Amino acid sequence: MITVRDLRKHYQVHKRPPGLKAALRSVFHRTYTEVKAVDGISFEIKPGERVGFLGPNGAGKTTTLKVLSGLLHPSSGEVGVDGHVPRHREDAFLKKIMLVMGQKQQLLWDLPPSETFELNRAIYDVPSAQYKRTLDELVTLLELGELIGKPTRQLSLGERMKCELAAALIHRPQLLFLDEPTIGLDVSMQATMRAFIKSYNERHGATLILTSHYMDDVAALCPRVIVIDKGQLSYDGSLDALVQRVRPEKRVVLRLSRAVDAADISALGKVVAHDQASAVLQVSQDSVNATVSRALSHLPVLDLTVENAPLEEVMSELFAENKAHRTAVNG
Ligand SMILES: Nc1ncnc2c1ncn2[C@@H]1O[C@H](COP(=O)(O)OP(=O)(O)OP(=O)(O)O)[C@@H](O)[C@H]1O
Repeated sequence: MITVRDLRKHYQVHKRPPGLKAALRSVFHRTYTEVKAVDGISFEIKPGERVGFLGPNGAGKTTTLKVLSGLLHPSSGEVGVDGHVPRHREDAFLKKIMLVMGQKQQLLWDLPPSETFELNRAIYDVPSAQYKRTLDELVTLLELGELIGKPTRQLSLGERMKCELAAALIHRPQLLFLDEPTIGLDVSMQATMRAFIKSYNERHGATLILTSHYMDDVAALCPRVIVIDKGQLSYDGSLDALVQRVRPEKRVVLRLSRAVDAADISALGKVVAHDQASAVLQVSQDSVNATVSRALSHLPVLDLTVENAPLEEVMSELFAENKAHRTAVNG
């Protein structure tokens, strides 16, 4: 479905020196620096896959999604999307894809979302019967109800994002690029959006690439992740395997019926957190069973769970590893 080979997108950026004099001089003698937003990445994505596209701020995620949707021309490399070259922006290609950016809106501000839906129906030439079916489905699943008749400017952020997503799906794209679709939403609205995105993928076999700084989105939606950092690929594989590689240790989470001495907790493993009513221990995979049985026999345990390290920690450890590696290589 998607093939990316040695993709590069470099920008020439005007370097503005500090100070008024130097700034005036730079009007006549411009100096440029090169920003390597994407610097030689390759990957393939099969139809129907859900892939998380992760990386720290400025890693090159949005740039890559814009190249895949044909909004930006690559500096070099090859990009193929379902047999199309995105930058040609052929009608057949545009009907297959959709880029949803959490920070940008396509809904017309003063009109109700229903008008944008109608506009998209006309732009994408969606047959009336299919439009009606799709709209009914979206209204039901996203619980849009009366929202689609209110002017967009009167909607809350969460209500607007639901309508943005609906507007993006009117033409049933087979390929969805979602750039931080849950940004700024409360936890329950995030969960609604995630559930809907997953069901859209399952019902229509749509391929999905998602960028998000909310790891709950990634854990819920993306069995596979591609991590980029400073424009370069640092991991491509299953999310589980990434967690195993970066943080193989497990967490034993204990809920306690009464306060326990710190020494009694630390006797069982590395203490990550401890208060009156709970404790979290970090232990190697081999010692999980022993830690669990000792905790149950020595401590007043109400409840016990064994978990992986939080994904946020796994990712920041990976980014820190990458940074240390770059420093070692570049000095
Ligand atoms: N039009 C542009 N001109 C110059 N530099 C740019 C331009 N667009 C992006 N960049 C730079 O390219 C790099 C990658 O930006 P990009 O928006 O792709 O990152 P990102 O991974 O999506 O980041 P974030 O998580 O913060 O959204 C950044 O250093 C950014 O400043």
